[in-house]
Amino acid sequence: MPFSDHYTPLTHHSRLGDEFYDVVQAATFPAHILRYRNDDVSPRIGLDTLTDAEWLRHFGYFDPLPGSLPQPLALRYHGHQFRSYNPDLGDGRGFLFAQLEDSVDGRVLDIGTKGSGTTPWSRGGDGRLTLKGGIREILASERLDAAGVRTSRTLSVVETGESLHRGDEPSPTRSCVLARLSHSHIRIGTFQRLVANEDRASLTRLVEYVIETYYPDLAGAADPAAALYDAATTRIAEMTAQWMTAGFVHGVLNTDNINITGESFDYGPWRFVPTFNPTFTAAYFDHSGLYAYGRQPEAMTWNVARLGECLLSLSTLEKIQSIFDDFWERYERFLDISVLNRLGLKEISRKSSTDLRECLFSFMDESQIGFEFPFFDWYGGEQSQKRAITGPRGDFYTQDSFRPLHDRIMQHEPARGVDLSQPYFHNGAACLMSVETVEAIWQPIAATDDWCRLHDAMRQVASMKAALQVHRTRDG
Ligand SMILES: Nc1ncnc2c1ncn2[C@@H]1O[C@H](COP(=O)(O)OP(=O)(O)OP(=O)(O)O)[C@@H](O)[C@H]1O
Repeated sequence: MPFSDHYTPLTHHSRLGDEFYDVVQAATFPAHILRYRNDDVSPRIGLDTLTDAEWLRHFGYFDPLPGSLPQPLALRYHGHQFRSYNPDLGDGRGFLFAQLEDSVDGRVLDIGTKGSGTTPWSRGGDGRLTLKGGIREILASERLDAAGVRTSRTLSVVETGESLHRGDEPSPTRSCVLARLSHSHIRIGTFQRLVANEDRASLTRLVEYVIETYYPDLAGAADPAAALYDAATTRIAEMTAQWMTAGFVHGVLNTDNINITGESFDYGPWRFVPTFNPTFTAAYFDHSGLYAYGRQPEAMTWNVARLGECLLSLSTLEKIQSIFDDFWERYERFLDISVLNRLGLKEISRKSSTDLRECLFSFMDESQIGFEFPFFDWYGGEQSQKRAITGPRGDFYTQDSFRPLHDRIMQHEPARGVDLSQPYFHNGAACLMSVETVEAIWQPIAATDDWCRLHDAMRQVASMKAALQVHRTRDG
């Protein structure tokens, strides 16, 4: 038995019914070279005891995981892409491969793929993922997870020996297949498809399935659709706030990229902002800046409105409207909390938290200091003052524009557990994800198959995470 005691296969998907998916097969690849297995997360689902050869059987050749899905399922969905409705979406280069129980919290985790071959939803695409795309997924998901952002995790990347042609990068380029671990692969677009098809029975089924599988605390709610909308919008508001304080720009906030569990996923043209810049745009094809850093909260409000429309027929306009109307306030509340967390400060009152957040962002905007630095330099507030002012960025902190923020920081006590001998961000990790870094990781791999920099980056991410966990544990 290659699996550990923590291996608990599940088949919740079967409750959905075949209206929701198409049974598919993985492509046959010319090579299977294991490039990344995530043994930070694999123990939680009992896969850490697999040998590399066994791992490849499941995540390169896609032999089913025993007791879980017997065959891969390409999930059907629609979605708004850059605000235009597209009824021809669906898993075009991936599928739901398995469902397992998370041994840490008992929640259901889906394993989905990317680059595993064509499906009925490929629309002429090759069903493949570039190796560089796989590396970008690893970097974004693991870095965000280390920073405490709720995100999918990259479980595996296997290089598959094909030459791919892509218009947006030097071609031919190498191929891979990726496995992703996520709480649900149900998107806002999954709901939109059922509404577009006027399939009320399936919509009702979907709400039940999502509650049973991913939101069990909502079981027995008098109005399941409103309860789900309430819970999902709260999580989406929190995730959006976490992106903003992490300086993360997702790049493609279409409704098919928004998970009903409010978990960040699909890391294509993402970037981290170098400095506070609301107009910073990640995707080269986002010509109007619709999904620019500063417009992400607005984009998510728009997406949450689309989800609300989908649920209207199962609830009442009054309930759905009032939850929607609360979205912005929830988002701003999470933003305040997220800023306090990143600065290692205790809350005094809601008003002072909002003042602090506003002062911080206007200082960052005016000074154009590196995005991570104020969080790093002022972690723990007053305790850090001497170090910040005499440190390499001291000049920023003697400017007049810093005074209002300084005063607000000084009003706050450090949060419980803050320990300056362990600043939770060291500069290396903080600056890890510039575009230059991604290229610095990819170029030696492309040229000489030198993977050292990816391993170094993963070590930095792990140390950032370990330091953060020290604080989280101390904070209780
Ligand atoms: N190379 C490809 N071949 C076939 N379909 C593709 C390809 N690239 C993207 N698609 C499809 O185009 C749509 C939008 O792609 P997008 O990049 O948002 O999703 P993805 O990254 O493939 O998957 P996910 O959203 O699960 O991360 C999806 O339906 C996706 O399956």
